[in-house]
Amino acid sequence: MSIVEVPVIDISSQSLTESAASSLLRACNEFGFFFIRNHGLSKELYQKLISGADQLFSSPEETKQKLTIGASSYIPRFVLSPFFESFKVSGPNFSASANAQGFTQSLFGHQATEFSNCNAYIRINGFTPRGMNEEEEELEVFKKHTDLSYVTIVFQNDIRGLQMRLKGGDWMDVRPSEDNNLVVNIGDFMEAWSNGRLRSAVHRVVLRKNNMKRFSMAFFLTPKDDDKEIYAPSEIVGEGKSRLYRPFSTQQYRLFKEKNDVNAGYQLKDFIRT
Ligand SMILES: O=C(O)CCC(=O)C(=O)O
Ligand SMILES: [Fe+2]
Repeated sequence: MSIVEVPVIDISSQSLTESAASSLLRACNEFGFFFIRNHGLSKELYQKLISGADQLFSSPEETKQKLTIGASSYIPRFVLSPFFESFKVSGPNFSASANAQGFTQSLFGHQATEFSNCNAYIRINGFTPRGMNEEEEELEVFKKHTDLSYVTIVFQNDIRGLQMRLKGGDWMDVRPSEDNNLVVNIGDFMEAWSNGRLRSAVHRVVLRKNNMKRFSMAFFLTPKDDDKEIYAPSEIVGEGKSRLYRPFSTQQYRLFKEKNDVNAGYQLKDFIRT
């Protein structure tokens, strides 16, 4: 078996070379993760995002509770984990930049109009090892999960901690080779749409002893409407192959995830058993 590496894709050009597209497809199938470079975020903007996140999470609890950026909601520390807090920001108009048509076109040569008209939200994550037990070597601060998205683009500061679960079950660090690379991972809706050809990998965040503050911002590209039906097109399934997942609406799946507690790491394969 050939070894598949998590590729770094240069997205400055309009279209991918054939070999870049095929290594991307293999990586999305094997891992469900890849990196992008030349994405247009300047070093200055990177710094601004990091200091902005620092300022945001250092604000008094009361201020954070009251903050409404766009339509935002705040999850304070101790709800999901003592070391984790987050803001979910929806809008003002993320749908303008929510487009995955070029991505599926490059991978499958298939025009899927549904990807030209998506929605999106951002989650700003703050991780603090405050009060972390000194004995502990490694602490899972964001429990294993898959993302409720088509794809997710993740911006992180330079504190590592993201891990993905490999097909064999082992955890592997997702470590960009250059600090400014962004991480991209496949979400559950894309796994279903691609009939499992793209993998929505289970991932988590671990903090290691003496770690400094960690921030990340995840941009979740989602279907436009709640009643949008997710269904793998026959061109993608391929002749003689069967569909892995029955059609379902984004809302049905969201409710299933919420009901079963995102923290339990429930995935598509659990959903189709219901
Ligand atoms: O913090 C990270 O690197 C990843 C966060 C994540 O997985 C998420 O927000 O869904
Ligand atoms: Fe995630």
